[in-house]
Amino acid sequence: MKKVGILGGTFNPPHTGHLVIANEVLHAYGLDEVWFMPNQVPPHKTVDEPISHSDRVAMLELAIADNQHFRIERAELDRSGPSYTYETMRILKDMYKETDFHFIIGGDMVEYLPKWHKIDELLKMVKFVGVSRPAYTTDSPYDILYAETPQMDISSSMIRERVRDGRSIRYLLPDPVRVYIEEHGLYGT
Ligand SMILES: Nc1ncnc2c1ncn2[C@@H]1O[C@H](COP(=O)(O)OP(=O)(O)OP(=O)(O)O)[C@@H](O)[C@H]1O
Ligand SMILES: O=C(O)c1ccc[n+]([C@@H]2O[C@H](COP(=O)([O-])O)[C@@H](O)[C@H]2O)c1
Repeated sequence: MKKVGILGGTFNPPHTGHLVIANEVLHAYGLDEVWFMPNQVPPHKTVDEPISHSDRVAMLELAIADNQHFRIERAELDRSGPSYTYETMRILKDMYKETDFHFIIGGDMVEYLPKWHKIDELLKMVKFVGVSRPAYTTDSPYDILYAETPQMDISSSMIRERVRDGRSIRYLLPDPVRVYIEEHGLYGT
């Protein structure tokens, strides 16, 4: 059976934190691949600056281009409305019957998990793998897996704020993504 990790996210923009946790979980759990799954509409937060799906996907493509174990999963982009993970995983499990899915979440999402749509049903469908994130715990009332990863205080919102303020974002994200942000004038460059 193929073992696949899914890292769902808004990826506005993708950054080093995303790549490191995906790679750590890939190796810790002997996964064959990690699928980066950009959401259509995040279920729990509003996107403060408008950004097109095509820009988010283009940046994600650049971010994962050098890793043969990483790919993009478009299931949520092709579906309108809030991207509830329960709905998405029902579709993916139906499409990929011989696949064991591990859904990767940072500490902020571990804390938020009890509020996820149909969480009890979702827990029966996928294994969650929690990774630590500065300022969040990985304690969960649920029986989830964990992976030790280096802690990185990097977030997409921090990168957007730095761009707005004219500060450097170098090394916080892959360089081709930084160049894309600058060339396309994203986040107020
Ligand atoms: N630095 C990090 N350490 C651990 N997990 C992270 C880190 N950054 C993101 N994640 C996890 O990656 C997934 C997708 O995150 P997302 O794309 O929303 O990025 P974000 O940095 O949290 O964005 P924003 O700052 O805009 O809220 C979530 O499960 C999140 O917890
Ligand atoms: O299904 C839910 O209720 C739910 C609530 C919050 C977050 N999620 C998913 O968790 C992943 C990380 O979310 P975000 O908003 O931090 O990018 C992404 O795939 C979201 O769709 C899912």
